[in-house]
Amino acid sequence: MAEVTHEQAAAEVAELTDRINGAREAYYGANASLVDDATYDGWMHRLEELERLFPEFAKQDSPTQTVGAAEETGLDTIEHAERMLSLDNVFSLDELREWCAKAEELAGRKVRWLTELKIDGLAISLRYENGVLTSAATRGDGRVGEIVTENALKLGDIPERLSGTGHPALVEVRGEVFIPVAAFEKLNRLQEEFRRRYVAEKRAQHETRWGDKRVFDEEKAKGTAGRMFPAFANPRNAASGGLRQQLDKKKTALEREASVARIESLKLFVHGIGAWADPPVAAQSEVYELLESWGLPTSPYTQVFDSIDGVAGFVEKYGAERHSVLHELDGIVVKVDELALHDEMGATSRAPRWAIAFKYPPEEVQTKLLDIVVSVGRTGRATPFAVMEPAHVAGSVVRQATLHNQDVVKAKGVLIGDTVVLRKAGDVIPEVLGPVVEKRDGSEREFVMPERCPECGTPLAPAREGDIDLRCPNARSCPAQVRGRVEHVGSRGALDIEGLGEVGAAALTEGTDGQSALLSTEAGLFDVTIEDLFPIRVLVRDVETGEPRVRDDGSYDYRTPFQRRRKLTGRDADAPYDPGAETFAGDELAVPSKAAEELVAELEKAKTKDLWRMLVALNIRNVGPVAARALAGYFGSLDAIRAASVEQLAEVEGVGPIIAQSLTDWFAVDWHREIVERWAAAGVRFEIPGHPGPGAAQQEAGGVLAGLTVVATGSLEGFSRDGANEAIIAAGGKAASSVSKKTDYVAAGPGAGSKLAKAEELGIPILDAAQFAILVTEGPAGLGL
Ligand SMILES: NC(=O)c1ccc[n+]([C@@H]2O[C@H](COP(=O)([O-])OP(=O)(O)OC[C@H]3O[C@@H](n4cnc5c(N)ncnc54)[C@H](O)[C@@H]3O)[C@@H](O)[C@H]2O)c1
Ligand SMILES: [Zn+2]
Repeated sequence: MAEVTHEQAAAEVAELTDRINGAREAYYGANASLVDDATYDGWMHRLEELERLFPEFAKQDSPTQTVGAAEETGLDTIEHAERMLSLDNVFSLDELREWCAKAEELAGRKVRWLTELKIDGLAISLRYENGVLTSAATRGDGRVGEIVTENALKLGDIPERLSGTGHPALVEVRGEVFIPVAAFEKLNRLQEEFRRRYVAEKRAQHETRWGDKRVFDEEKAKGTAGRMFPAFANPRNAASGGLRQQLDKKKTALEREASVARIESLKLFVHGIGAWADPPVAAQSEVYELLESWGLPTSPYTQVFDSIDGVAGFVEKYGAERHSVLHELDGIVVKVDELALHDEMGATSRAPRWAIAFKYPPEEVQTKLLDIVVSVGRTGRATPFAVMEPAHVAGSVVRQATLHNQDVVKAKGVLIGDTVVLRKAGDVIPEVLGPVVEKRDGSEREFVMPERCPECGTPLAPAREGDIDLRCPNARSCPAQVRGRVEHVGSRGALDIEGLGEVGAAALTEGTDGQSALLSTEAGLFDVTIEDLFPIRVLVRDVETGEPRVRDDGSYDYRTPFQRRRKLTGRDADAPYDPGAETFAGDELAVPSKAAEELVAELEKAKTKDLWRMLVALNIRNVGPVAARALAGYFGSLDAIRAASVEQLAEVEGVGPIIAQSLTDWFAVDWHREIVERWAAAGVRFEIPGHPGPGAAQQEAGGVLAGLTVVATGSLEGFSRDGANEAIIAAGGKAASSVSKKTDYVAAGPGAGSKLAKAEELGIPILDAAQFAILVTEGPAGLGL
């Protein structure tokens, strides 16, 4: 730590103490998080550090010496028979190993470890006297908690009377009340339903009272509904509020229903005991067995280890699998299993010395919502997204998150300038959960959906009446849509063109000042030459803001992605790019970059890719790879598809009326047909060579595999994955994706897995690639079957 003077430390301790106490009050009192947990933990950590360096500041009432906060919600309180403690934290595996080693040193021998998942809920103490529940209480400040017995009993997980035998005169069973992840999602859907019902109720009341004489103020009713039945931002605070809510009679029937639903979503896992003088067991893990036998729910994730390595393995395992756990994970709790050591090691005023909490890097952080910007995608959909101060979350830096549409912005209740809670879980797309309302200062402003497309200025409109999403109708030449479509052509599910990703597509379609875009639509894509690419300039943008970078002289900064500089040596035998220029040895010359050569070569290669890929690349609404494969396999050429009626298209298995209509609508547009014509003129192949023509494959007795079902699995030499299925269909057979009793043949190559095993189990004939090739050309007879 940097040198800190006594004076500076005094000020920092006072400041941290203030902040922590403020956050605690909100967290434990109002079930609200003023800062994210990682920040809070950071403050605590720093305070501990300062108090270690300057012991004179370590006051008895410091947050480092106390637990939770006294809760003042008007609920009755009870004094715990034994104090409820917190846990000390470590934030890395090294720190955890160090802590374990120290504990073994303290114990004077190897220790048996109990590892548990740290449940992100709220602590509860269940007081049983001779097996009967006398109270359920929150932790409070560790000495005195709030009584929540009535609500606790509604959980269903908390027995009023323990089963089994051997109940002590007094025991406080400690556990965690939480909302399972799945129940949390359901709860938020329910809240939405309650909001809807509230508005409907108000409307009905209004109509009874006023008829048509007054207009019903729907926006106002929606606002009230939002306050009464808000979307919950996180399961911990929803659980805490749920257990502590007061079901008084003043509430409306709807509010009571919502309260009960919230309580019913709560669950309990027990993880400790208090005030039990002489438990008849020797280990914490045995305590759990005993509690379980009394009908109390314990966590299924607990494990015992003989070594610190085992503990570290557990921590790593759940680091990778934290999203498969049924509840939110607040880290790992590592406990010494032997109870004798608990007494020996004791506790500080705040936490036991025989247990520690390991914290994973945070998945939820708070950050500033700088702006809400609207982007237009390839289909013209205008999507508002959040631009945030860069935040480190779940191991990556997040700056943006989609907000889907203007109604979602409203439902989330976020204002520009708000502090927001941002979540990114594992590989999941980052999401803005909601605002931290407590942190508003009045400078925040509401987001207004623009009326015009931010890229081309065309007025936005819903595609169909009643649609929430707004679109830019200028499909042909809106730069955002062209860019999106060109990127889509290059994407993996379409023509899979290396170099035609987001950056490549932007380079081809973005005009910079003084230079118009190379492509104004995708029609010219396959005409692109190295000479076209060579002069392209791309604006250099700031990574943080996305704004174009300006040079010192005030001009924009450009990149030329399709050029590189080459120094000429001697008499350059290779003709340099610009043959007209006089060049000398030692001159630097701009020549086409590798990227330019590669892109042109890739485009050339793409021209003869599978027909279904061409179909996907055309950006026809609703036509994705699955429908495209079905269409390609059935019709064999784009001309045949274009000539087919809606009815004929819809008859194809896997197509249906909606896709059929999309296709017909698409071909009805002039500039769409122009794309096909120009691509074809550039050499794009829109057919499957040798295909027998529309429907041939599906005609009865039309092929050597008529009436037969074949499954192709693994890599079959001479066939691509789709190629194998197309060959089956072309031969009049049915290409199935799973093996069943109805399967006639299974063609299996290297990499075949469970399908092969299933075929063996069912005794279905298994063919290799060579036999499969015979099967699809000559039928079973060719194999002597
Ligand atoms: N964001 C905020 O403003 C804010 C404010 C206060 C606290 N917090 C967060 O709340 C926590 C505060 O710590 P704390 O003092 O409540 O203690 P803690 O959560 O760090 O540890 C103690 C608690 O862990 C719980 N727990 C869960 N699973 C357990 C298990 N398997 N075994 C034993 N105990 C288990 C127990 O209820 C116990 O009371 C931290 O995660 C902190 O980030 C956040
Ligand atoms: Zn537009």
